[in-house]
Order: sequence, then C-alpha cells, then structure tokens
Amino acid sequence: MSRKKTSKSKGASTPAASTLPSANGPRPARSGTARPGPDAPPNGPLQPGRPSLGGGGDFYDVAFKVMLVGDSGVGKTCLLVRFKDGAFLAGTFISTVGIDFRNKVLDVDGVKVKLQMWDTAGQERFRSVTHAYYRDAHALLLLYDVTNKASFDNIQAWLAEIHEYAQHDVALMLLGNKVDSAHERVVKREDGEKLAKEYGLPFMETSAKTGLNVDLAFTAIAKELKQRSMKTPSEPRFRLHDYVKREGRGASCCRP
Ligand SMILES: Nc1nc2c(ncn2[C@@H]2O[C@H](COP(=O)(O)OP(=O)(O)OP(=O)(O)O)[C@@H](O)[C@H]2O)c(=O)[nH]1
Ligand SMILES: [Mg+2]
Repeated sequence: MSRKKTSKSKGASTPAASTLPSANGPRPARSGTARPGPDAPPNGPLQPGRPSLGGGGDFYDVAFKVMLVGDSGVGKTCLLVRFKDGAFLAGTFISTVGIDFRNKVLDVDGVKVKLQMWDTAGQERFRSVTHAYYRDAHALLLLYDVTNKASFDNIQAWLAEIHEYAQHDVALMLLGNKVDSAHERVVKREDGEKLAKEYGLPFMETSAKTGLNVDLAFTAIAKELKQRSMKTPSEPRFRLHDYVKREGRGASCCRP
C-alpha cells in the first residue's frame, strides 16, 4: 500500500476564515463570495490513495471528505477545532462564512486515514454554497445544540436537505452538542436517541468545550469509511451503531 502526502490544513487559526468553492466545483449563487484560495480543496471525490494537492504534511493511505452540518451556533466549528487542535474556542461567537476546511490524518488499525473535514456555515444565506459540497461528501456529521430546541426541531429539515443533495450511501451521524451546559439543556438525551432511532442514525451527545465524545465521533466515522473502502473478506464487519453505543460516554462524566 503506497503512502501519500496530505496537504496542510488551511487557515485554522480563526473560525471566521473561510474557503469558498474551488475552481473545480459549482459556483455559489451569491456573487462576491466565491474566491478559491490557494489551498482550497478540490471539490471532487477524494480517491483513496490519491495524493492531495499542496505540499508538506503527513502521509496517508486513504482519504475521505467529512462535512459538518446543522444550524448556525450549534458548535460545528468548535467541534472541529476541538478535534483538530484539542482546544475550545470560547468567547465571541464568530459565524462561519461560506465553507472552511481542515485536514487530519488518523491511524485506524494501522491504516493512515486522512479526513478532509468541511465546516459549513449554518446560516441560511450560505445554503446554496454548501449544497454544492454535499454530493462529494463521504460522511456527514449532523449537529444540534441541546440548549437550543429550534436547532433540534430543524434536524428533520436538515435530513430532507441531506436526502436531496448528498449521496444515498453517505455515512451519517447525529450529534447533540453542548452537553456541558447542563443547566441550559432543553433537549433531553432520550429525545435525541428517539429521533436517531426513527431515522436509523448512530447518535451521540458531545461537548466541544470538554471534549466529550469528540474524538470518538470522528474516529467512528473514519473507521466506518476505512472499512467501506478497504474491507477484506476475513475482516469482521465494523458496525458504526454498535461502536458509538459501546464507546460513547454520558454527559455526567466530564464536566469542566
Ligand atoms: N458550552 C458550550 N458552548 C459551545 C460548545 N460548542 C460551541 N459552543 C459555543 O457556541 C457558539 C457557536 O459555536 P460555533 O462552533 O461557532 O457554531 P457553528 O455551528 O460553527 O455556527 P455557524 O458557523 O454560524 O454555522 C460559540 O460561542 C461557542 O463558544 C460546547 O460544546 N459547549
Ligand atoms: Mg462555524
């Protein structure tokens, strides 16, 4: 198996930094927002084993695109920063503009799996930009905020959008974020579980603030995608649902 190099993640220092659709991809409806940066990822399927654009960085064996979606303010950018850099973006909320991305290479059972993670803007006005990216995503993390009922109620609308724009076999996981905010919680864990069950989705509660289940969410997706692309007949089937159920921790374990 050949080892490929991954490009460095782009502009990860500020959540406001945005990477807009690349020259290879469809143009957004709004003029003046599309300006591919030099490190912008190609808006086409990442082929397992294909070298990414740009120089430097780690080697990888297979690469996948993972997209984070959900209402504005649910914590998509914070979740990504927590996973990528192990830090929490506290303070002023800076809404993502257009689409941003970060890369991380994980070791999954001895295989280097590169996740190219796309952080979408939850705001309605950027929807046409993000629609263009769905079709190339191998996995989607769909977030709501347990302290915001509207973000939970909107999950069905997000699922309808995913159904319309994403690949039919996209790996999908539902995440209820901000469980560290126990006093402000308005969406019960059971409600999240019920909704996930209704749609047949793996589900976990997370906290970008404490890090609860954040690594697990991305690792589970990486395992699922790796298994799908490299499964050998002798290998037992990886079960995403069972894995997150078994490995996921409850909110009470990790309060700051
Ligand atoms: N307590 C708590 N606050 C969080 C958590 N995750 C994010 N936040 C806060 O919620 C706000 C929104 O977070 P973002 O990650 O920027 O939200 P987003 O989903 O990326 O929003 P858009 O870019 O507009 O789509 C910020 O003020 C964060 O500090 C969390 O797990 N716990
Ligand atoms: Mg954001």
